[in-house]
Amino acid sequence: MTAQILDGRATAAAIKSELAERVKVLADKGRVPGLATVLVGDDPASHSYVAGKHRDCEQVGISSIRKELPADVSQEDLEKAIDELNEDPACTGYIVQLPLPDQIDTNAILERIDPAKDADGLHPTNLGRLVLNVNEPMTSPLPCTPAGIVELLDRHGVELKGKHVVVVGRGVTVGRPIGLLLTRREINATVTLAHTGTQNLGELLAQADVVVAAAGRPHMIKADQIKDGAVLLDVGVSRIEDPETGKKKLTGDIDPAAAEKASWLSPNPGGVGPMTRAMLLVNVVESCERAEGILQ
Ligand SMILES: Nc1nc2c(c(=O)[nH]1)N[C@@H](CN(C=O)c1ccc(C(=O)N[C@@H](CCC(=O)O)C(=O)O)cc1)CN2
Repeated sequence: MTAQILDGRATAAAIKSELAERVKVLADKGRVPGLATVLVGDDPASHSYVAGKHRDCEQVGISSIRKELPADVSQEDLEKAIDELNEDPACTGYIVQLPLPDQIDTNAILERIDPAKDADGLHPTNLGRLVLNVNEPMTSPLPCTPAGIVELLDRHGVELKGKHVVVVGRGVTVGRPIGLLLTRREINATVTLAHTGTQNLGELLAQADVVVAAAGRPHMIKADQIKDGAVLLDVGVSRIEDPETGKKKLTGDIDPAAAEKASWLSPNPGGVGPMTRAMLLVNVVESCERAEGILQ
């Protein structure tokens, strides 16, 4: 068996063209969605992700605002930037690019974002709504990577109902929130959250119908650890040296040889990353649609 590809680039492109139509409807009503990004420091990966977010906005007709702050910014100055965006009517949603430098209290920053403008779905109020609303339709933004994973599987016809999903990694953007999403009644998966302290990862992986690998450890999940026909979502990103060219390249947490045993695989790059960006745009558009009464 060779895995079929969960094509994040093509799926994200389809979502963006659907969103461009929805943005036109909003524009006809005089409402232009505006995404702001707050970027702290010089990390090249963070700069590249944020640049991608602004390109995406341009493609679908969302206006965008950039705030860049130095790596040694104080908590107070970063909070001032947050307060300005909370007050700015041109900014209908925004994100603070993570990770933030060590001197910053990240949780305090996430809590300071106006929950109505929280385009990442990471404000405690919005995460709390995900905890509380097991049955009801969600009317608040969802964390982008978990939402992107669900959308990617759904658009490829991969069913999650009744499946055992093993998530590896407990970070705030993926591992912790994804269980809340996958165990909603409309999805109805069973989720095990594994992490660096998990003693029996091998046993868990051997039982998994679906593996979400979000640990950021290159090729940690091997073919001999997974079930025949498992669905593999490769989320973690690392930069490793390509043995053929000697140059650095992006790779994921799943050993490429596992593709021979899996039924579906999201490549990395080209899988969950582009979906994360697409779902950010969905959050921005939906929050404007709610403000216009187009969406519940
Ligand atoms: N505030 C946030 N910070 C971070 C998030 C997040 O969702 N919100 N997630 C990650 C980074 N991230 C978005 O911010 C992100 C990572 C990767 C990609 C992506 O499209 N990757 C491409 C490859 C990109 C390349 O070639 O360099 C792929 O997978 O194909 C998008 C977004 C941490 N921080």
